Amino acid sequence: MKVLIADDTNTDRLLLKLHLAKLGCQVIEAKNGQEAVSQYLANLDEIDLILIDVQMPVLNGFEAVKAIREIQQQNQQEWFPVIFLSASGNETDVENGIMAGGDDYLIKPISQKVLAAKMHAMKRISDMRSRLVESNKMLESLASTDYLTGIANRRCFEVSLESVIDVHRDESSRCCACGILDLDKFKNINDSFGHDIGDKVLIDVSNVIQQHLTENDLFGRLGGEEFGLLLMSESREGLIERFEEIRQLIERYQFTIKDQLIDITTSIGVVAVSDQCKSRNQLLKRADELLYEAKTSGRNRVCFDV
Ligand SMILES: Nc1nc2c(ncn2[C@@H]2O[C@H](COP(=O)(O)OP(=O)(O)OP(=O)(O)O)[C@@H](O)[C@H]2O)c(=O)[nH]1
Repeated sequence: MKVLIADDTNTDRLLLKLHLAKLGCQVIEAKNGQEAVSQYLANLDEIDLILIDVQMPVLNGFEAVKAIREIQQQNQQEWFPVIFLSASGNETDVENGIMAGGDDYLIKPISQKVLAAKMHAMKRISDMRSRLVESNKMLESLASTDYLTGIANRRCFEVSLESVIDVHRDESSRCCACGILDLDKFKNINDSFGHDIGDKVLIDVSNVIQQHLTENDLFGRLGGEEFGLLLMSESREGLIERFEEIRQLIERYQFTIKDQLIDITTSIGVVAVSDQCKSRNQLLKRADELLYEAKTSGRNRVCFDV
């Protein structure tokens, strides 16, 4: 545990340092509030706890903690506990300390046992908070990822689509088109080989397509055997070429099931982002109509409106 101690009294600081060393802590020292802020800035993301005196020259403890909490918020840094250590402990001091961003307030002289117990309690809160932050990150990722293929799910694809077309509308000179890709006669694969093999094909198809895309493209599973794409190119011809390449990529890819090569093809409906078609819903609706056209006119083809 890395602890920043700020106290203008050398003996208090030394005593505290000895206690903390016995508890196995690594200590950084500051002789006043201003130094505490500087030490915090020099050790961003490394401090686990601050123990700080109230009455100090240059910047007092309350002012220093206020400044530190502001920096912490601005940089969206992990929370860490702050404990005030002061000779004066009237109700107003305690209240001011907590309002300044402190989490506890101990009256000097500090008992080693009480300090160790308080640090233990703060560590427990800090660990609990870290676990919560981790769980939230995991939930966020689960909420945006398709459970089977690991690519973006429908919700994530639609949100990203919206933000990309917003930026594109304002500042991009590049062409951009939204496509819906659907595997042809996929029910036959499930019926002939079973649902697990069907799942494997969906994973393989998404991997093959993903490897072909650039980091500026968007790709997500809209549901079932249907995928969404948003591709960029320098020209409209370039867009047609890129979607056609993806259709051919799947057509030529050798999908092997139980040592047997099977043919997989896709139908794709593609619409360019334009003044006439520029909202997420308009794009998906038009791409879906074009997909239907591709299916009814024989499958294994791309129908464009670019
Ligand atoms: N294995 C697997 N199958 C799925 C999944 N989601 C949907 N399906 C299957 O996908 C098939 C889609 O069938 P249809 O909508 O009739 O379409 P299709 O057979 O691909 O025919 P066309 O789209 O008209 O070419 C159904 O059999 C669904 O059960 C999934 O996550 N895994």
